[in-house]
Amino acid sequence: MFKVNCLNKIANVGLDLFTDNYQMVDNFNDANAVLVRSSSIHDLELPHSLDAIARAGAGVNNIPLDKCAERGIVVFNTPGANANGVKEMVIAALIIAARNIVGGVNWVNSCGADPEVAKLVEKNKSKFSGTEVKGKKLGVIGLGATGVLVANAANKLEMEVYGYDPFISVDAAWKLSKFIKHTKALEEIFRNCDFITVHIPLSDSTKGMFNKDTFAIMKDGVKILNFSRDTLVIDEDMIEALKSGKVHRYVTDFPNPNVCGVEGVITIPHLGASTSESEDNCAVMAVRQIMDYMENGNIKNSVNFPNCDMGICTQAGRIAIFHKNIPNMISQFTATFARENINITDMTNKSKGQWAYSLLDIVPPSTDEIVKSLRAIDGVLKVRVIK
Ligand SMILES: NC(=O)c1ccc[n+]([C@@H]2O[C@H](COP(=O)([O-])OP(=O)(O)OC[C@H]3O[C@@H](n4cnc5c(N)ncnc54)[C@H](O)[C@@H]3O)[C@@H](O)[C@H]2O)c1
Ligand SMILES: O=C(O)[C@H](O)COP(=O)(O)O
Repeated sequence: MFKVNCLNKIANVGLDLFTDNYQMVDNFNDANAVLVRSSSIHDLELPHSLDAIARAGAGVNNIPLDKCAERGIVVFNTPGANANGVKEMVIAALIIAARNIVGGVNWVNSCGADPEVAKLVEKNKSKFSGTEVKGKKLGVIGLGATGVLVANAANKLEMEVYGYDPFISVDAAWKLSKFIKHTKALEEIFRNCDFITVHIPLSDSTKGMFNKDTFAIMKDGVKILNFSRDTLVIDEDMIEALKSGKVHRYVTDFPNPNVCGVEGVITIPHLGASTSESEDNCAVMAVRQIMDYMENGNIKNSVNFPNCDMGICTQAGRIAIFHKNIPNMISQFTATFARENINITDMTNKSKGQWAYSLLDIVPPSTDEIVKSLRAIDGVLKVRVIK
């Protein structure tokens, strides 16, 4: 029986996939597997029982990835599962950055039930006029699951779209419309675009990408959309840029005390992925990945361990070994099984950065003694007996 804890509300269509072999538990400390959206796990003590964390969504900056890797805890996310939800929100954001819809609506609401409201509107509406997006230059930073959809959709709105992603995947490149202009330097986006939208993960290298130096080279009156993470932007610099007119509007999905209520900032309560479709997609993908890992040891869409797929185990035993990606590990594993006259019928070894994962089908199955010997090998992080 595997124990599963949800740190956020996860769509039922996903949770319903769990069979009788799974039990939902309220306590994080009892869990073998955890499902999470944006709740932070950084300050939680990771229980010894924990084998896997699935982020039902894209960003994993709320999860201590290295700490998990060192403990052999696999962290999954659900690439692309909420990208359409975000794309549609970004298109709305483009329009509300171009047209003063938010200002206009707030003003009309402030008029209350004034019997003269219709006349007032006609008299004052010129205060809320805007521009169209057609023909304007849009820079898309990050051409992954979301960025590609945004770029293609903006192209259909007849915007001139520039894309920047030095690490673009082959899959994403195939999906990108041929009309998107390939930009090789981020500076080109900053210098030339009327609208800039950012779709990259938050990391040490991307944090603070929008700062006083980058604002300085942007066009006056640029509109910036942030549906990625708040700390990609230095708030103080953004506020200065808004005051000076360098930035006309900043639409962000990440309200924080620095930017809420600031003139020119439109804050949305992190709604990019909050559609029933995206929530369902993420939940189903996260649960399927957890189940395949818990039952078979297969890893798909992990952000801290390599992908590995040996299908369903039909042999007497299957064992998973998490270890450092260093020489002479496999020979020690096989020697351990050979000493006990155990036959290896299938095996896979994969690595990702400094970490590696070996999955072995064996006949007969492992014993506690063998597991103890494997755990004692220098460089082994964790051993999981799957069967
Ligand atoms: N607002 C929301 O509700 C919401 C929803 C989904 C994702 N997000 C955020 O958006 C981010 C992107 O989501 P996604 O699904 O497109 O992820 P993704 O992994 O599919 O794409 C990210 C892309 O960014 C590129 N990239 C990385 N570093 C870069 C850099 N320095 N410059 C340019 N490109 C760079 C990668 O090569 C990749 O193609 C997530 O990490 C998450 O933080 C927010
Ligand atoms: O990274 C993501 O997938 C988004 O920021 C969505 O987060 P949420 O699942 O908490 O809405």
